[in-house]
Amino acid sequence: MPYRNTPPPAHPRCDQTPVWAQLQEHFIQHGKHCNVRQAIAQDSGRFARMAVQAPHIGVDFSRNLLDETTETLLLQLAQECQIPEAIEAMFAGAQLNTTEQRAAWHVLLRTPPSASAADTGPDGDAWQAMHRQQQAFLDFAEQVRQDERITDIVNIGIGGSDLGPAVVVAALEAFTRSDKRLHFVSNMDGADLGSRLARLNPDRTLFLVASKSFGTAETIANARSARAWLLKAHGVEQEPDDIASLPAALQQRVQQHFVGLTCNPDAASRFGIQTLFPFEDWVGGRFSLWSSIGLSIAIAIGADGFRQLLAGAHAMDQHFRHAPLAQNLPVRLALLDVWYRNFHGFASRCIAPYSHALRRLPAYLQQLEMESNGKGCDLHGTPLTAATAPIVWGEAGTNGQHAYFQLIHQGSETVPVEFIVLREAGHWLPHQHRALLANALAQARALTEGKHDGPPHTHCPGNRPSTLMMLDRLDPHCVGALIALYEHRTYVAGVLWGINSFDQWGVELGKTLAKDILHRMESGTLHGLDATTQGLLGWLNSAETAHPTPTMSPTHPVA
Ligand SMILES: O=P(O)(O)OC[C@H]1O[C@](O)(CO)[C@@H](O)[C@@H]1O
Repeated sequence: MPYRNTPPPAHPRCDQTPVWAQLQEHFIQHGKHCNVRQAIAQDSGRFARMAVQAPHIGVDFSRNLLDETTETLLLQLAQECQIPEAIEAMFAGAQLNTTEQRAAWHVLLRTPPSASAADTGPDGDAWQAMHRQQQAFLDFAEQVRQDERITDIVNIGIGGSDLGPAVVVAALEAFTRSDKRLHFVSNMDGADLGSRLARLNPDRTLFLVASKSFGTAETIANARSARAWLLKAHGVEQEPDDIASLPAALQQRVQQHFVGLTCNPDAASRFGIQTLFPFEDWVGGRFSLWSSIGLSIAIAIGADGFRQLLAGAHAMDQHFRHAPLAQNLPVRLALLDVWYRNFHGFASRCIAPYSHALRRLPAYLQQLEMESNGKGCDLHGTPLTAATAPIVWGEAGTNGQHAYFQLIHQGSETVPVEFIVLREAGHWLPHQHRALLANALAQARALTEGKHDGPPHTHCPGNRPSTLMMLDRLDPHCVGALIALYEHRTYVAGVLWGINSFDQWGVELGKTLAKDILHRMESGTLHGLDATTQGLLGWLNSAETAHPTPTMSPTHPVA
């Protein structure tokens, strides 16, 4: 375990490797003329040769703009960028997040208690401490599941503290064996929290305040509003600045109805929370659903279900760590990302899960991939010349077919599509599943083949790339494997681009300016503000005077 708590060895960036020029040459001569339609028609072995199998997931690469030389050169690129060493560095707990001097060690959260020393390394302490933390929140999840007084659980969090749990809870809806209603509130817009509170009973609601930092503006604003709503139901009209000055019985109310999932237990205690499930700072926000941030998942599917989710992710971790590069699914997907982004110049990728339960996956992946890899300089702070993460977007199929697929078939942009389908339906209307699968397969085929007869407005050019992922079913194992697959792909793409995938400095500027503008709105100080923002504030003031906004403050009678 040479890297524990030390920066990993510097890896060459993709565009600084010797093979990069070969890839460029090959792209100009052959790659950009790749005709998948012909390749599939002429080579009946293409599908079998280009399919990659990982735990619970098979992926068909055959509809992509790839030929054998491209694949060989891309694999050489992975070697020259030292991907095998980068994978080991992650498992060894190296400080992959170089700007914040932290590991990105989420794989440790998935390492089972029965793991061998080779999996956990000599740092048995970190591993054992993590298991104690895990056991504590899983025990609590079981208590909540059995607590008949609680009917509703509200997860208050944003970014990774919302999207991770939300995507998994939705994905495992059919698997959920709990009568609790789960709600996810993230937005600063009070309409998000307000509309839920209007339907909830404070005495029967448990709030999970999920925030690694316990300082994120949206989460703290929503948590405070929820706390005020709870206290108002008990006669407190105006909360004191210090919650510790409330009578003990009221403090106890807050303690009974709020739980903290955080790396900053002190801030959560000051908020009035007593039930705390901490986790370590080497868990990145968008990789945190495996930690106590996933408490809502554990409440939905139970502690055993959560362990199965971890086991599914661990199976993918093992694949990532041990499969040779050519068979390594996260590596192959990341190489394809580089090929499309840096050679073909495709600016976006469409995520098309043909599964209603995976409808939150595109939103989850937007954070995972774009917050991780939407970067402009490399690990040494040098501005990049090669492009990084594409725009990731999408919608559950078949809904997307009746919206933007028109553009994908005939529009001027080429958008690689990632189809995700389930072998098993997992619901009680299986005959619709066949039709759903037929649609996904048909879209993939239509993109490849196109249509070349009839009037010109009906022509589709074809040769439009797509990848199809087939997941066995939506159970915790498979969902764990799917999410871990995307996490690792994102990391490998980041290593290839030479960037830190684990920080997000780009979001800080907006946070700082929002604080400043809010302060100006409250104080009326406009000095030093740009003219456009001043003009917009003027509009807001005049509109507010003309049409005062009604305030909404739902209360619920205490049962
Ligand atoms: O869990 P926290 O600390 O509230 O952060 C929420 C989210 O905000 C971000 O830091 C971005 O602003 C994400 O990376 C993170 O998932």
